[in-house]
Amino acid sequence: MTKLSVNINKIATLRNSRGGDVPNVLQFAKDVQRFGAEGVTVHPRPDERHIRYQDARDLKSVVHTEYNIEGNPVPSFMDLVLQIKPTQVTLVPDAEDAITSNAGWDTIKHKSFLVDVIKEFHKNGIRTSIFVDPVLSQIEGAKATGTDRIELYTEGFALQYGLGNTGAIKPYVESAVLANQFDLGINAGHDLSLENIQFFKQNIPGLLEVSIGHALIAESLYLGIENVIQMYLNKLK
Ligand SMILES: CC(=O)[C@@H](O)[C@H](O)COP(=O)(O)O
Ligand SMILES: NCC(=O)COP(=O)(O)O
Repeated sequence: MTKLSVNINKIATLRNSRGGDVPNVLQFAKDVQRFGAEGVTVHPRPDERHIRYQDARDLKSVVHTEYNIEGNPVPSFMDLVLQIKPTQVTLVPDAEDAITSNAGWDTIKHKSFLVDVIKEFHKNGIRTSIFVDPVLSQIEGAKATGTDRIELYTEGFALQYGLGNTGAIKPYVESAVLANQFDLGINAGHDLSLENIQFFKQNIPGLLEVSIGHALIAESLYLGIENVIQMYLNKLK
């Protein structure tokens, strides 16, 4: 069973573009859960360009499924997560100026930092996951940090799969097999979509959770637009 956690960053991006409260991020989180999502993910960035730190705090009371907060464990992020105590924190090594996440951790180089940060989250009862590329040495390094789970960074797979290269799944399968041997839980995310999710799920043994945002929100627009146009036309009759 693989859980679907919906990343709602894009809803905050849309809201922030007008400065008001439409769409309402908390209502959206309530609704995705009502429609069956098994988790809600947010990735607050230091510039708060989409999800704001206050959104992350407010969401605590409405997320009754798995609450996953992703980000680089800089001091302000650590404080936020330790205050909220979500189900899971996913550590992502993103630079402040990155448009979106673009690499996994070097779990060997940053081992002692990750060990300390993970200990702190564990002391507070928060499950940890670390964002990694599908590279065997990095999976082994992840095991040595004490993390509960890894999140496989799937942009490379998604890009190649879209070009018809199904062989791009191979490093992900090998990484998952090793993670299973190490008893590391496996999550995955980034650019997963209706186009590629089934193939990914069918090939990755022990996939526990996927977090999906960008494509899922874009697909919701496309799949909902016909209905909304008809509703407007009816009102304009
Ligand atoms: C770690 C990951 O792949 C996602 O959290 C992704 O980075 C979403 O963040 P943005 O919405 O800022 O692109
Ligand atoms: N961890 C990945 C995530 O939350 C969503 O990534 P994306 O679907 O917006 O690329």
